[in-house]
Order: sequence, then C-alpha cells, then structure tokens
Amino acid sequence: MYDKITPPTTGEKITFKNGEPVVPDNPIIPFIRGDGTGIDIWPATEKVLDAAVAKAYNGKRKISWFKVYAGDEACDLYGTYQYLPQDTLTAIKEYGVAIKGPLTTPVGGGIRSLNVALRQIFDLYACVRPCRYYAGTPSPHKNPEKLDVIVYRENTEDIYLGIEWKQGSEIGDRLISILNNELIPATPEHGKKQIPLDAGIGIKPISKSGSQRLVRRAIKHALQLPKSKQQVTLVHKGNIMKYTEGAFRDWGYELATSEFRNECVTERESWILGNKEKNPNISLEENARMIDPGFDALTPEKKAQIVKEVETVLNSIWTSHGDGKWKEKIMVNDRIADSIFQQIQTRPDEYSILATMNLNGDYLSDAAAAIVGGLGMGPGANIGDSCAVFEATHGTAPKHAGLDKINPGSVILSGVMMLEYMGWQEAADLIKKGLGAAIANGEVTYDLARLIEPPVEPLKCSEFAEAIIKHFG
Ligand SMILES: NC(=O)C1=CN([C@@H]2O[C@H](COP(=O)(O)OP(=O)(O)OC[C@H]3O[C@@H](n4cnc5c(N)ncnc54)[C@H](OP(=O)(O)O)[C@@H]3O)[C@@H](O)[C@H]2O)C=CC1
Ligand SMILES: O=C(O)CCC(=O)C(=O)O
Ligand SMILES: [Mg+2]
Repeated sequence: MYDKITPPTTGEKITFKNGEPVVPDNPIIPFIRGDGTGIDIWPATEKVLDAAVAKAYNGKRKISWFKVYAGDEACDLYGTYQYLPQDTLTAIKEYGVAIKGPLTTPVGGGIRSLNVALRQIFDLYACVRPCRYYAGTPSPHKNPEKLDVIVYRENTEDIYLGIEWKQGSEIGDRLISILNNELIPATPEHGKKQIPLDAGIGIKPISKSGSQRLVRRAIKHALQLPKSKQQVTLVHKGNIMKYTEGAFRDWGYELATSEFRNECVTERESWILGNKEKNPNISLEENARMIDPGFDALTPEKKAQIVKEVETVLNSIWTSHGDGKWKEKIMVNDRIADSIFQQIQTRPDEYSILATMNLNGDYLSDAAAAIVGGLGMGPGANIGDSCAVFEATHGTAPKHAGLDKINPGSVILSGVMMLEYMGWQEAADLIKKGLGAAIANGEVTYDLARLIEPPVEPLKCSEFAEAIIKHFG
C-alpha cells in the first residue's frame, strides 16, 4: 500500500460517523513536519501533545504518530519534484485526522501551494482560525483581550483554485481576445471596458454550494458558543465584486434564513423588529425610513421594495422573533472587508465568527493573530466532512529556520484544536493551562519577549515547550 513509509505497528484508525470523528484510545495520526521552521516547531509540538495526553489520561490514551512527507523533505526521500507523494495522500485519507507544519510556496512561478492542494484534495472546505488572547501576552494593542474571534474561511475555491494564465501566454491571450471581442461587448453593463492586452488573467469562482456549506458550518459552530458570542458576520467586498463576493453575502443570508430560520435573525430584521417593539403603531413606511437612512432620496420603486421588505419580515417572523425574542437568536450580519479590518482593531468585542471567502480569510486571520500576540499565537484547522488537517496560520518563516528560536505556540495550539476535535478535552485544557501560565510568567520565545516591557530574555523554541509542560501543574 505504501512505497516508502510504514504506519506504526500499534494504534488504530480514526473513523467518521455523520461527519464526526470516532476516536480510539490509541489513534494513529499522520504528521507532516513542514519546511523551514517546521524542523524546530514540530518536535516541540509533539513533545507537548504527548506529555498532555499522558498526564490527562494516566497512560490510558496515546497518539501513535505516523511520519509522512511533503515539501522539501518529501523531495529528499522520494526524488526531485515529489513534493506531495501519493504515500502522504493515501495516509491522510486512510487515517482521516492529520497535523502539519508549514510548507513553502514559491512566489510568481514554480509549484502551486501544497497547503492549498491538501485542502482541495481532501475537500477541507472550512479553514477555522480562532484568535483569542492569552493573559500576559504582549500586544501592540491596548485591549487585546477584547478580541475573541474565529475566522471561518472558505478553503477550496476563490482565486485559490489557481486557475490563471501568465501574461503573454497563448491561452491567456486567446482568453483576453474572446473577452474583449465577444463576451464583454455582449454584456451591456460592461459598456466599452476592455482588458489590457498585456494582462495576466486569474479566475475567481465563488459558488453557491461552496459558500453555503461554509456558512452552514459557521452557524452550527455559533450555536455551540455562549449566548453573547452567537454571531456570524459575513465578510465580503460585494460592493465591488458583486457576483462573487456580493453573492457570497446573499447566499449566506439565504442559508441562515432558510435552514436556520428559527435559530437566526439578520441584523436588518432585528432593526425592523426593534422599531416595532419601540413603537407598536409604527407604519411600514416609517419603519422602512428608519432602517434605510437614505430612504427619502430613493426612487419610488426602491422605496416600495424596502416597504415590502419590512412587511414581509413582520408578517413572517414577528410571532417567532418579535417582542425581543430575536435577542436570543444567532445574529447574522455582514461587513465589507476593508471595514472589518479596522473594526477588529477599533471595536473587537463586537465580533465573534467571521465567515469569509478564501482570500479575505487569509488576510484577516494574519491581521487578527497580530492583535493577540502575532503569528506565533495563531492556530488553525482545515475541516471537511470526513477528514481534518490541523495547521497554524503562519508559514515557514525561513529566516528563523533551524535556530531553535521560533514560537511553536501556533502549531501547539493547532494540536489543541485537534485534541478538542477528537474529544480529548482534558489534554487540550492542560496545554492551554500550561501555555497560559508560561506566558503569564514571562517564559516566552523571542517574538513575545521583544514586546514585553521591559523586554525579557527569550526562551528557545524547545525551552518554551518544556515551560508549557512544566506549567501543566
Ligand atoms: N499553511 C502554510 O503552510 C503557509 C505557508 N506559507 C509559506 O511560508 C513561506 C514564508 O512566508 P512568509 O510570508 O515569510 O510568512 P511567515 O508566516 O512564514 O513568516 C512571516 C513572519 O511572521 C513571523 N512569524 C511566522 N511564524 C512565526 C512563529 N511561529 N512565531 C513567531 N513569529 C512568526 C516572523 O516575523 P519576525 O521575523 O518579524 O519575527 C516571520 O518572519 C512562503 O513560502 C509562504 O507561501 C505562508 C503561510 C501559510
Ligand atoms: O500555501 C501557502 O503558501 C500560503 C497559504 C496561506 O497563507 C494560508 O493558508 O494562510
Ligand atoms: Mg496566510
């Protein structure tokens, strides 16, 4: 079955039932060490995870690690350009839950991202990246503890599908010619627009099914959160990209108000209901004026449309959601992408789950991690319906590779997410406790040490792992 790797001789497979993992006491879990700083981070992570599991379950549970290869290490073992060998894909498919370090992607040419390839091959459609603050972590922000968000990023489509043509390529030029001479002129709304003849071309597909399965998962997650955090914000740049990012927003609302009608209220619905609660005799038109500040300047058709919207909301959900009942529901709202970048800095406590398309989520997860201490504190998970691969938000940080210096916190916390996904909450809690105590005690790697006032002497990557274990208690 495998060409160059051998699974551990002890341990069992994790299986899936109705999209949930069924985990034996001794699961076999494949891991990819990763390029660059993976060489430092992975051993530290493995040590912390093993110690937590051993302590939490007194040796009754144990992970059997199965080393699989991707990136530079894979080329060393399997030969030139064998960046993602079949052995690795077979192992991840077979064992269902895996964890990985970062993998390098060259800029402007060369291989396409192995990280993205894994997400697409295993249909890991939700990239889940929580950004929360650990007490004592230094941050450039005044109130980093106010940020507690989970970026829920669509993980398989958008421009990450990687369908693009190089400037000057034969097919790229043909495509530009067809667009300029046939398709754009046949689309009246595009007027006389033309694509520059020396352009590279990329395709941005955003599908209804892809958007809705992501939002569905985000809403299900919100249902598990404490009441005050039951909110899903659809992040988009739909004012500019109307039929891709704008459609993502519309499909998100459509899903929320159909599949989760009884559990959700949209922000606009909450305004309409709230207006009637404050003034039970309010007319439909007055209510419409209050939810749309520019109402009086609108055309009669637009005004009629908004009045109709008010009427429909009141007729359809007043009984189930009115009289303040909507305050107990999940709030679904939307924000334009550029605005959300400033909002998470200026009003972080107003947000909880941020449901995004692929590119926006990539940017937003680095930005949110920066607020709570940087990329050393940014864990993540790529989740599908029958497979999950855990990995940090950050990349290979090549300038720090092999120095036993980098912060392993993000991959360790990705391991915590994996333990929680497996239902091994006691082990996950031990690691969170140990990591929190190490940070609060000023036992941190260079990235956090340099932010502490006055700066403290940094621990090595491996020493930070030991400090976490020491603080298990
Ligand atoms: N999922 C994956 O595997 C990902 C892979 N990549 C790939 O990684 C490569 C390098 O990308 P690059 O843009 O440099 O981004 P990186 O995220 O690798 O690093 C950028 C900077 O972020 C800080 N940083 C990153 N990781 C940590 C950490 N664990 N602890 C503390 N600080 C950290 C460092 O800042 P400083 O030096 O200031 O301390 C580092 O120089 C590229 O090939 C890229 O494609 C990128 C993202 C994700
Ligand atoms: O695959 C890569 O090289 C980069 C991916 C990335 O930045 C991310 O998923 O956050
Ligand atoms: Mg990224």
